[in-house]
This record gives sequence, C-alpha cells and structure tokens, in this order.
Amino acid sequence: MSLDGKIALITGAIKGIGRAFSEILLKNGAKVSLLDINTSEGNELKTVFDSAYGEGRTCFIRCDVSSETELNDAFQKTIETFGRLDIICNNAGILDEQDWEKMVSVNLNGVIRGTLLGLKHMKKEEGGVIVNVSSLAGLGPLPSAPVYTATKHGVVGFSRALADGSSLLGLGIRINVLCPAFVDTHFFKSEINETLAALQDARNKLFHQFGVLQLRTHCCGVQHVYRPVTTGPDWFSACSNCFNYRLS
Ligand SMILES: NC(=O)c1ccc[n+]([C@@H]2O[C@H](COP(=O)([O-])OP(=O)(O)OC[C@H]3O[C@@H](n4cnc5c(N)ncnc54)[C@H](O)[C@@H]3O)[C@@H](O)[C@H]2O)c1
Ligand SMILES: CCCCC[C@H](O)/C=C/C=C\C/C=C\C/C=C\CCCC(=O)O
Repeated sequence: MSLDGKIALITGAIKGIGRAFSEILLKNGAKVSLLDINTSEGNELKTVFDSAYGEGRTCFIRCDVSSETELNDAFQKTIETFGRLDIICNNAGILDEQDWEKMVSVNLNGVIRGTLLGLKHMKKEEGGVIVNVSSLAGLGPLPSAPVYTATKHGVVGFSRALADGSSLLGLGIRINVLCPAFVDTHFFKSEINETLAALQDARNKLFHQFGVLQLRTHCCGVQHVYRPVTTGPDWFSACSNCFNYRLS
C-alpha cells in the first residue's frame, strides 16, 4: 500500500497504538502530524522519526484533545505545515473512572471534535479517511470501567451514524471505527480504581477470554483498515482477530 503524498494527523501519537499507527503510515510513505499532550516525549519521538524516516516527514504539535482551541489550532498548523490532510486517526484516550468527566472530554468529545474538524478540512474531490479508536468496550461491557465503556459505545455510535451520513451525502470521506481488545501498552497497565477493585476478577476473566494483543499483531489490523484509502466501503473493525465488518 503506497501512501506517498498522503498527510495524516494522529492524536495520542507518542505512545502505544498511536505511535504504532504513526510508524505504519510513515513506513508506507505518508507524512504524519503527531499530536499529544506529552511535549518532551513528543520532541524526542520526532527526533527518532527524523533519523528513521527522514526530516520533514513528521511534525510534533502539543495538543490536548479535550481543548477545542488546541485541537483547532493543531489542525490549522498541520495544514500550514503539510498543505493538506488525507488521514485522521482520533486515537487519544484515557482510562480514569475517578475523573470521569475528564475521560468523557478526552475519549468522546475529543473524537467528535477531531472528526468534525476532519470533515471541515478534508476535500470531497480528494477524499479522506477518518479512523476513530474505540474499543471492544464499545461493543460490550467492561464492568470495572462503566464510564469508559460509555465513552467507547459513544464513539461507535457516533462513527457509525456519521459513516452512513457521509455515504448518503456523498461526502467522499470514509469513517472507520477500530475496536481493539486488550493491547499491551502503558494504558493496559492502568490501575483499577478502589471503588471498582472488587471487579478485578471480572476484568481478569475478560483478559482470559480475549487475550492481550501485542502491538505488532494489532498493527496488522490497522493496516487492513487503512488499505481502502481511495476506494471501498466504510469499515468497522474488531481487531482481536483482525477481522473487519462492513458498516450498514
Ligand atoms: N491498550 C488497550 O488495551 C486498548 C484497547 C482498546 C482500545 N484502546 C484505546 O486505544 C487508544 C490508545 O490507547 P493506548 O493503549 O495506545 O494508550 P497509551 O496510554 O499507551 O497511549 C495514549 C497516548 O495518548 C496521549 N494522550 C492522553 N491524553 C491525551 C489528551 N488529552 N490529548 C492528547 N493526547 C493524549 C498520551 O500521552 C499517550 O501518548 C485509546 O483511545 C484507548 O482507549 C486501548
Ligand atoms: C485495563 C485495560 C483496559 C483496556 C480497555 C480496553 O479498551 C479494552 C477492552 C477490551 C475488552 C473488554 C471490553 C468489553 C468486552 C465485552 C464484550 C464484548 C462483546 C462484543 C460482542 O458484542 O460480541
């Protein structure tokens, strides 16, 4: 798959799944705007990518997706730097049942904002792809994390409705939603909070049921989602077995 000349914007790009997305896109020829809240690690990662893929292939922009102003500015800056936008991955997410309003802001509002900005900046004639990162918890319950589950169900519902809308209106923008099972990242190591500690067993049962993906395996699924960049249907991906469902 050649993505030469394509410009991607990825939120939460410095670690875990977002970093893996970024590397896959870079390996396939795209230029990538890396958005994250972590400035020092963001600058470090840009230096690593400069040596691996060449200078000018990435830019790092400090951006908290829960801030409308910061996300707006980051989209603007990406277009000023690279001239266009073809692929957006709304990936940034947290697991914090204690500060649940912040989690809703990041996991759901951030994805909605990033998608709407994508629709605003992508051009119908040139097409575009948006990948929203939900979770298997967007399809079923993660009892130890009810608000997290709600945000991820929200991402699935929003993406499916918009994917249908985009097809019906002929917007030329494909909306995808990715629903990974457990993936071995920093996120996966999040402590279960005290109130829900008794649900540790329930969570362990799910680990056992779905297994824990390593990033490299997970990336195979991501590549599959990106494959139809210029043609094909909207995809809904449940990545535990790297399979995709066609939307609607
Ligand atoms: N790891 C899993 O088991 C798993 C499974 C299913 C879905 N997911 C989803 O995948 C996405 C990425 O998770 P991960 O496992 O790679 O996590 P991670 O913690 O390894 O990486 C998340 C990245 O997002 C950044 N980030 C956090 N808050 C941000 C904000 N407000 N604005 C911008 N960037 C922010 C962090 O700095 C970090 O670089 C999340 O949406 C998560 O819900 C993860
Ligand atoms: C401590 C790590 C937390 C990781 C959260 C992450 O997003 C992963 C969740 C993965 C799976 C568990 C969530 C729900 C699964 C329950 C049912 C799925 C049923 C799907 C279906 O309808 O067939």
